[in-house]
Amino acid sequence: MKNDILREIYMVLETRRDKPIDSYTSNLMKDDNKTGEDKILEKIGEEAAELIIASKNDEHVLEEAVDLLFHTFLLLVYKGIKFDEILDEFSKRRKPH
Ligand SMILES: N=c1c2ncn([C@@H]3O[C@H](COP(=O)(O)OP(=O)(O)OP(=O)(O)O)[C@@H](O)[C@H]3O)c2ncn1[C@@H]1O[C@H](COP(=O)(O)O)[C@@H](O)[C@H]1O
Repeated sequence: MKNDILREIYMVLETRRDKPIDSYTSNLMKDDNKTGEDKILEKIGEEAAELIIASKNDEHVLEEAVDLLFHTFLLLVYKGIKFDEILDEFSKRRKPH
């Protein structure tokens, strides 16, 4: 199902964390000369800036927003937060009008 893609990607990222391979996300999460956290946070800053520019230019907004969401997911995976915790947090905030 299309709406399972986020859970699927999240599970892939958890595997990249727990069984690292030579890939973009494993390498980003790896603590080497910088902690994985710092490397991910740098990317989140970069992607946030790219989204701001994209929005002001009215181009590539979707792509840059997904880059930011993706790297935010990567931070949550690095921190050990489970996908269902994200869904539960959004559910808590639902205010049916
Ligand atoms: N959804 C994504 C995804 N979105 C963006 N990215 C990467 O995030 C980076 C985005 O940063 P930028 O846009 O800044 O592009 P850049 O290549 O860093 O270049 P610069 O702009 O920094 O110069 C790129 O390298 C993209 O490849 C992603 N990398 C991986 N995924 C998913 O995560 C899975 C695991 O990825 P790997 O561990 O790399 O196999 C993949 O199968 C995908 O499903």
